[in-house]
Amino acid sequence: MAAAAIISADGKDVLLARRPSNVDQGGLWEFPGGKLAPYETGLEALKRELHEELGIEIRRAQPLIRIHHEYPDKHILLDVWQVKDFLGEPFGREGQAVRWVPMDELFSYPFPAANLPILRAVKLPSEYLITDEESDEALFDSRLERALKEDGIRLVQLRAKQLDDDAYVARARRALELCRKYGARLVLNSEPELLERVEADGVHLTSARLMTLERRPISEDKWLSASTHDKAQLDQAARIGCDFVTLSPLRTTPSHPEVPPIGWHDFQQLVERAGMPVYALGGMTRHDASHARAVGAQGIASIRDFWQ
Ligand SMILES: Nc1nc2c([nH]c(=O)n2[C@H]2C[C@H](O)[C@@H](COP(=O)(O)OP(=O)(O)OP(=O)(O)O)O2)c(=O)[nH]1
Ligand SMILES: [Mg+2]
Repeated sequence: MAAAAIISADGKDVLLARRPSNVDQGGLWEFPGGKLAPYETGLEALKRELHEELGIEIRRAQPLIRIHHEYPDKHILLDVWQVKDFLGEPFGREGQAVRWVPMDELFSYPFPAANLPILRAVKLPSEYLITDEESDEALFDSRLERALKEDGIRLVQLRAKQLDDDAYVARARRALELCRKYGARLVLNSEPELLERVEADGVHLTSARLMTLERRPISEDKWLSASTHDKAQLDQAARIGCDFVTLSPLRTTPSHPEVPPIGWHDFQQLVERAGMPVYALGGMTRHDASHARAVGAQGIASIRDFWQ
């Protein structure tokens, strides 16, 4: 079935509808949409459904995420699109309640069980900046601020393998201040314990660390991200409840010339069953973002493209 995350013009709210009490998953909130008629594509079905249910006309839509979910009685595939450009004022044409909800309040609404990854995807941008090794702190700050200000980066992973914990924490506190100034989120590429010293938005796990964990190491109100390279690591990320992951290397990179690239074909197959937002990493630039979205990714992650 096809569903839409319809975003308000100011980018702050998402449109939810309530399912009538007499249908499957009744009384729960949903992203408007419905089943595909024979021979329809997902986008064609979505255009028809949003017209029937809300009286609006889609002008442009971007793929957001695809989710396979096993309900006790059936398997469903949710094909979710992001819609920012539409004509008309949405209203409940079938008598259903319809409501614009601020992104930060989404998690307080009751949804069908399949929807958790959609809530994550709606809140995440299509570009994920990973900071480069940098020995000069002033230069680090100015490069980060440039990326936030000029590239519009809204999600940052602080990666600094050469720093000890104290130096890392000092850098992280300054990075957090800069991120707050631009409304961006910061995740720490570190041991989860460092979140007790810096009030960042979450933690990013290396794939090695990911594979050692039996459960989610941080609370649900923080973001958990991880590096993955194959199906086993993606499965483990899903098992411990990662909010999103990077999957790499899409292409061969100068930093890891010996690692065979995944390529778009296998990447698409892996993302289709990941069940959470996935960023393509490894030789990516922002010009790859729309292709990454088209094959099911949340977008691209990069060091070099945002860190000049
Ligand atoms: N529309 C929608 N359906 C969802 C969401 N999450 C979720 O698990 N579902 C499930 C509920 C249903 O089992 C299935 C959608 O099929 P449906 O039977 O509700 O389709 P529909 O009534 O909207 O069909 P239609 O008459 O609008 O074509 O997907 C969601 O966010 N939006
Ligand atoms: Mg429907």
